Amino acid sequence: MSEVRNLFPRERDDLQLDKIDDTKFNPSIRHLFGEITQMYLKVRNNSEAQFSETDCSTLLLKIDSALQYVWETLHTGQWKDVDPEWRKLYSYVSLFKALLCLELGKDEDSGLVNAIAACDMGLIMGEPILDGLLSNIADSLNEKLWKLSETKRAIQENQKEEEDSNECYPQMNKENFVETVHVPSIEKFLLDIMDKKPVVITGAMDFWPAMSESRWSVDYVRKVAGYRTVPVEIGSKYTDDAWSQSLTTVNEFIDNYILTSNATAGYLAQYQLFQQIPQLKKDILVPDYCYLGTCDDIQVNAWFGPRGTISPLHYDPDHNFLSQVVGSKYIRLYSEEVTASLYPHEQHLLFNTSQVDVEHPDLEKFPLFSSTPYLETILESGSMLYIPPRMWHYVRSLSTSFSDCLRVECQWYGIPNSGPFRLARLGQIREQ
Ligand SMILES: O=C(O)CCC(=O)C(=O)O
Ligand SMILES: [Fe+2]
Repeated sequence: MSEVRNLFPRERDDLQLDKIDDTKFNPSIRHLFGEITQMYLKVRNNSEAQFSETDCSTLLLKIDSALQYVWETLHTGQWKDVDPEWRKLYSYVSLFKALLCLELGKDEDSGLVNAIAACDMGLIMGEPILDGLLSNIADSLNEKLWKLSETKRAIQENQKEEEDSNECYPQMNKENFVETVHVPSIEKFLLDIMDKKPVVITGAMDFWPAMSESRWSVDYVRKVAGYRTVPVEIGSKYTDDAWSQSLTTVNEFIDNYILTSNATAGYLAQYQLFQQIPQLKKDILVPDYCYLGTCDDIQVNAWFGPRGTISPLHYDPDHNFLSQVVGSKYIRLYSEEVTASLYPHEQHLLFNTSQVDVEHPDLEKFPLFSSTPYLETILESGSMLYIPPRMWHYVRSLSTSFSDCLRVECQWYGIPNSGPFRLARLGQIREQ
C-alpha cells in the first residue's frame, strides 16, 4: 500500500496551496482548513508517536464538517455561479480525507473503498487539483481492489440474459429512416452534413480500442472503474416526478440495475466519466469531424444503462456525435422548425425539453404532434449518429447499452444540463 500512500503530497509546498485564493472563504472555514492541512501533513509524515488513532478520528470529524460546510455552499444558487475556489477547497479536503480513510482502515478493503469514495466526491464536486492527483489515487486503489477481489471472485457470467425483447422494438417506417453514410470524407461532411442534417455514420468507430473484441464488457467496466463512485439517475425519465439521482459505485450500479431486472430504471447518464476516469478515454478515438468547428472544446459524456432507459425529447446546443459502443438504441429526431408542435415545457429549467411522451403521446393535449414529420433510426453498436445543434432527439435503449456522446462547441446557452451532474437540470439545487 505504501506506493499509493507515496502519491499523497508530503510537504506543504507540494500541496501548492498558493493556487487557492482563500480570501474567498470566511474566517471560520479558513481556520478549519488551516488546521486540517496541518494535521494532514502530520499524518502523511507518519509521525505515529504524535498522532494516535483518536487524533485520526478527530481529524476525520473536522474533515467531515468542513466537507459538509463546503457542500452547502456548492449547493446554494446555480451550479454555474459557484466560485471555483470553493470547489478547489472541496477537492483538497477530499484528498486529505482519502489519506485518513487509508490510515483508519489499516489497509483493509473498507479503508480502500472509503478512500476511493473520498477521491471521487472530490472529482465530482471539486475542481482538478495537483495534476489530476485525485484521479490517479482513485485509479491505483481501484486496481488494487480489483486484484484483491480476483482471488475471491467466483466466475461471474458477464451479461444478464436479455429476455426476448421484440415487443420493445418500435414500429418504424422506412421513409423516415435517417440516412446512413459509411465514413464520409471530411469534405462531404463539411459541405453536405455538418449543421444541415443528421446522419448515421458507419465505419468511424472501427479502430476504437473500446470496440475491439467487445472490450467494453461489464467485466471490463468493473475492472477499470468498479469501486469508483458515480452519479446515476434513478427513474425512467428525468421529467417524471419520481425521478431522482444518487451516488453509487459502478459495481453497485451494475449489480442493481444492469445485471438485475429492476422495476425502476437506473441510468449513468450524460456524465463526464472520462474526466473522472481518464483510463477509459484511451478506448475512444475522437473522429476528425469533431475538429471542423471553430471551437476545439470537445466534451465526452458517457451513457451507460440497462434496456429501457429513456431520454425524453429535448435538444442541446452542440454538434453531437452519439457513438454506440455496446447495445442499441431507438432514436427519433425532429427539426428545430417544428418546435411549436413539440410543446416545450414552459418551466425555465426545462425549456429545451418537450412535454410529449414521444411513443405514447397524449394527442388531446398535444394535437399537432401526430402530424409532425420526423426521422428515426436504431443506432447499433459500432455506429455513430451525428445530431446537428438544436435538433430535437428522443432516445430509448433497446438493450444494455453504453454510448459515448462527443459534443463539440459546447457553449453555455443557459441550457441547464451542464451541471456537476443533471441535478442542476431540475432546479434541485437550492436557489438562494
Ligand atoms: O442516449 C441517450 O439516452 C441520450 C443521448 C443524448 O441526449 C445526447 O447525447 O445528447
Ligand atoms: Fe441530448
